[in-house]
Amino acid sequence: MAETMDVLVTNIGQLLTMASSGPKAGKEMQTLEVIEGAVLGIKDGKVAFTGTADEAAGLTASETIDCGGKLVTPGLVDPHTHAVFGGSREHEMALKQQGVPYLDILKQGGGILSTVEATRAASEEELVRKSSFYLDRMLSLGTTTAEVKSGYGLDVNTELKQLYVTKKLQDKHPVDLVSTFLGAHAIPKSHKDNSDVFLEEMSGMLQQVKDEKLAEFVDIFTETGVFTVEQSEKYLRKAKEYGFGLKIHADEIDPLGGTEMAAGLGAVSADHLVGSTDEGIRKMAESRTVAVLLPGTTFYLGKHTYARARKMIEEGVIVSLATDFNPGSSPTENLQLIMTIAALQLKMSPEEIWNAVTVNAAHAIGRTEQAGQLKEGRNADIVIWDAANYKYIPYHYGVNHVNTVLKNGKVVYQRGKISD
Ligand SMILES: O=C(O)CC1=NCN=C1
Ligand SMILES: [Zn+2]
Repeated sequence: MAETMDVLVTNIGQLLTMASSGPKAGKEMQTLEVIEGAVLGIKDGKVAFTGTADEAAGLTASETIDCGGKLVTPGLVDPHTHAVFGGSREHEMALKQQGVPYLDILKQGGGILSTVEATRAASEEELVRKSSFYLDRMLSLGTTTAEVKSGYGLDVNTELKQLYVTKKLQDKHPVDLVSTFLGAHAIPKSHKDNSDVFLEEMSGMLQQVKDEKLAEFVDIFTETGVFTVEQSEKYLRKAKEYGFGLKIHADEIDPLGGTEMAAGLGAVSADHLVGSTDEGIRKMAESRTVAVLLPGTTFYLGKHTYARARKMIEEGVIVSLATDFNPGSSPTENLQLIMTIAALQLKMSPEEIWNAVTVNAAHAIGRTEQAGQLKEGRNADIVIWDAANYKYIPYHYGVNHVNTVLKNGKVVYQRGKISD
């Protein structure tokens, strides 16, 4: 008996369902499900069928999208962005070219602190407009779910302003957003010699952030000249008591041991991890803390030492990838570019990369059951690529391979047609 769908996506050269019972750890990351010559059925915005053309024989639909043999995958998931911010930092490019270290720029009152000034000065409406533009671009690049951090306020009112901006964007933008409170992103000039007092102020916000459901995660920048491992542990323990998921910017520049501490606290993710030790990696595998790697930041800061992804995968860690989109250390919304850098610099295989930007990325932001896989009953968040196979995306870099993006089964982006 013919079953009627709303949409049938047909003539799919390769369908990557990324179907999995949960996040992929270690060598499991080498596996992914590929259906050649596939059909995908959509009903009421959800995935209702995936299979071969033969298996789809009895299906009918009011709308058909013929993919012409292209690759189809789940929408990409970006588990680490700072996409709400005022101003920009192109003026820092010259300093970077002169080899001025990131932490020196911060110490001189630039870096994050210059974005803080611009964010404090921007209205909520300006920030909504600006971030909506960045989310449009993420969508056009294939990202359908993204995490967004605060952290450019560094005072109660502006941190709340950023969180309210994210809440508004959650309501109005097609990209599904997951909010993280990163009030502990840097030490504001007003508390230059009093970081403990500042952290107390940010801890004092946790009740309101919880009550108003302004964030699901709490994050902290554990770094030389920012917050120590001890300060970070105390702050994250407090956040855990409030029921927040824990994240940490750990061992990005100096290997302070934030990785071990985060794993010890059962953090959902530890991010950056360029300086993670063998012990820290072992502990992350044990605690199933997701390693969110940000190779675009290493590239952009002109560093030559990347996070040890191969060691992490060997040790059985759940590894994911993210853009770290922010105005200073990684100004890009392009997760496809991060896939290329992961292949070349982290030596990750195409299969590991695809798990890292879908299933594992979803797990890093508490969306294991909602995003990163095309399984019956899940939101039909789909990308049709101008490519015949999944290996082509990390291989051919610096361009946008997206042809069409569907969000909840509706076309929300289509590559611009060049007129004759
Ligand atoms: O520089 C920025 O604005 C973002 C950042 N936070 C920690 N590392 C980079
Ligand atoms: Zn970051």
